Amino acid sequence: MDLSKKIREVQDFPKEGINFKDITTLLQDKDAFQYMVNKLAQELEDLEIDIVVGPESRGFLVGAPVAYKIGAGFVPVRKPGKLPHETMRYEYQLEYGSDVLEIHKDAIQPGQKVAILDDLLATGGTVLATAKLIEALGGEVVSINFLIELAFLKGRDVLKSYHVKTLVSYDA
Ligand SMILES: O=P(O)(O)OC[C@H]1O[C@H](OP(=O)(O)OP(=O)(O)O)[C@H](O)[C@@H]1O
Ligand SMILES: Nc1ncnc2[nH]cnc12
Repeated sequence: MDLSKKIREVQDFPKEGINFKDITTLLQDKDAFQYMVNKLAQELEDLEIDIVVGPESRGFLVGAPVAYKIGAGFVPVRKPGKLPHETMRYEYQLEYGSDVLEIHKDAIQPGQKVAILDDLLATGGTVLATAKLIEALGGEVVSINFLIELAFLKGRDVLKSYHVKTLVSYDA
């Protein structure tokens, strides 16, 4: 199946100049959703993943079903102030200003094998911050998998020390 045909492109959302990749059209299509989950799960076969981590919020939509499929646990990484128990936080720089992500301190045990799943790789900042949180807790990031890669933003360069795979890549 060509998953790129299931992803809607919305021009100038959320601001002018952005060509937004809308995955709701893929998720609402039962065959495409199942195909995407199976494909992402296949890429994690044989890696003995203990935990799938998904960053808020679209990472939940992709990560949780893949975790279920491969028999792993699921851990959310959230925007600040959303997780109720003790958290570890990581602040990272955006083009203007900074952003923060948090994880529960007891979500990952030292030595656990972790895969990060998200819908889309743009600059790579979100997933790099996610990887840093996992590593700070002693987890090993063995794979980072996305549905979509915006290759022209070169997020892969930021993630060059990790094993990164994507299903659909856009060159512009
Ligand atoms: O590679 P990056 O430049 O970090 O960008 C990619 C991230 O941006 C989007 O999430 P967003 O922060 O828009 O949140 P959402 O999933 O709640 O819409 C997307 O789901 C990725 O997580
Ligand atoms: N072009 C884009 N489409 C959807 N989500 C995004 N997150 C960052 N850039 C995006």
